[in-house]
Amino acid sequence: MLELRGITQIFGGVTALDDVSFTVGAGQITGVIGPNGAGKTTLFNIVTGIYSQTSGQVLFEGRDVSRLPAERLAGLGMVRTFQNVELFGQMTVLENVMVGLHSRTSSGLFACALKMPWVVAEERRIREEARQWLQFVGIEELADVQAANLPFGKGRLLEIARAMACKPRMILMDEPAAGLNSQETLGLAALIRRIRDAGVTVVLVEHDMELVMDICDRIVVLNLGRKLAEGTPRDIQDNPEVIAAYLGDDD
Ligand SMILES: Nc1ncnc2c1ncn2[C@@H]1O[C@H](COP(=O)(O)OP(=O)(O)OP(=O)(O)O)[C@@H](O)[C@H]1O
Repeated sequence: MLELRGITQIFGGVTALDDVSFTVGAGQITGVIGPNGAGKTTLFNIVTGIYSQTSGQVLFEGRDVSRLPAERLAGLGMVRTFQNVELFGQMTVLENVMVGLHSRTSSGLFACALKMPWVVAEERRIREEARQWLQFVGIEELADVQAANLPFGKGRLLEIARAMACKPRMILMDEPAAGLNSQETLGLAALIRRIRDAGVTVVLVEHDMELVMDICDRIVVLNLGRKLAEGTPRDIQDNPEVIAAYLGDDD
């Protein structure tokens, strides 16, 4: 589904990533982990079109997407969420999801301005679909709340609902558990499994080791810009090189 071939990223004199290659299988939850400074964020930003790598290729469903910007990737079925939740604060929770759906609708500007019957019907359909995504992530009762007033954990769920409304084939999550309490993290774990079970491939960069070991089908470990190991959670937990890398981390 996603293939990274020899990704190298050099910032000035710093080699943030050095010849990193791995593949992400369709329908799986893949976790990318590693000690501080391992290169996780850099890798994420390359895959999601924010950085352009120094060398190497990113293939999504067999197509080279190495230099495509984020909006083009969304059109191809790859979406992301951010560590610092990014919402439209002045809009309601429901409207935040509707924005994602509007970008996929067909009505022209004049038809919208004149409120033609098919536009009204489409608006109703979008509203209904947005509600279903709120239900999917478990915050439908907050539909009419202004997004700026949401507690942080609920905002993260809204961001996921909005990303899912784009009907992606792959969703990449940047530290989805950051800032969540243990109860919210448990809910997140269940939600990520539901996303996978709905047929969407999930890739996450995450510091919460318990969550990663619990939900991931496969894990890729980075250390000092290189791929140190990959395998099932069991393989990774038992890998002496991984243990040594984490013990050496003063996090
Ligand atoms: N824009 C940049 N300019 C220069 N150096 C950078 C830049 N971004 C990252 N680096 C360096 O690249 C290396 C990898 O950083 P990166 O943020 O990708 O690691 P990380 O695994 O996400 O770390 P953390 O877990 O602390 O978020 C670090 O040495 C970092 O200082």
